[in-house]
Amino acid sequence: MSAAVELRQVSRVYGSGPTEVHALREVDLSVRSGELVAVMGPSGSGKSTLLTIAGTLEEPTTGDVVIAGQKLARLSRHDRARLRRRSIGYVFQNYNLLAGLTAVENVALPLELDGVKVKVARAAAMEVLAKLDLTEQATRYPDELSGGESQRVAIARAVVGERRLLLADEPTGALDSLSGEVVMRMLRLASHDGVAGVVVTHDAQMASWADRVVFLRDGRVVDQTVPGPGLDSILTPGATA
Ligand SMILES: Nc1ncnc2c1ncn2[C@@H]1O[C@H](COP(=O)(O)OP(=O)(O)OP(=O)(O)O)[C@@H](O)[C@H]1O
Repeated sequence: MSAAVELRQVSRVYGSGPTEVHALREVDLSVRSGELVAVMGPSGSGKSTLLTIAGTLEEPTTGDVVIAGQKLARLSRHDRARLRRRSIGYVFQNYNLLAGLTAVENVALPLELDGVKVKVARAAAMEVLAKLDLTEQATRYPDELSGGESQRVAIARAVVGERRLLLADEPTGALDSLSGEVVMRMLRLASHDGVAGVVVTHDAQMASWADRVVFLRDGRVVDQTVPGPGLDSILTPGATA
């Protein structure tokens, strides 16, 4: 079976001349369906860049991104947009919930944009919100939600529908450890349904939910490990920002 997402020798350079930054250098990374991978590394090591490139939101300077066996560079803009809308769920640091829509409307939006009937989309959204213990908050607007609730609504929006790949940038950063655990459990559950997940985190406790932890430094993958009791010892001082 092909990987859900594969980066082949991916490099990303920002700027040019004296301001040139090599955010990623020849990164190879393959994530299978049902696998949850945590990405760790110091600030500026390229974690967010890796996530946006894996999510097709940005293009590599060199190298290839392959999603479900398809080389991204070979797809038309239209096919790429459809793939992004249908198959990839994103959870960003700032949640990106639309202020004018209620929680359930935010969660249903990706399905509605994809042509799913409003009633069906809302029912699917309610189901995911219930899983995240957010039934009562469904009709609230983002400014009526706590930080943790907003985060979970963002997770719900990312997992609703037939997503094959979930990408989360520090999803637990703003949360207390208990809500962080709820979020990681949700990502874990999605992976049991065959969804591939990539999570950027600074937190070894959260990374311990993953099948594999990938360490970045200066844009390179410098280590990969299976999380376990030894994870803390790998996180040398300065390895987390
Ligand atoms: N749009 C951009 N233009 C110029 N440089 C950028 C851009 N995006 C990222 N960079 C640079 O690329 C490098 C990697 O950034 P990236 O955000 O991927 O790191 P990170 O590991 O996610 O950091 P953090 O943990 O602080 O969020 C950094 O040096 C950053 O300044």
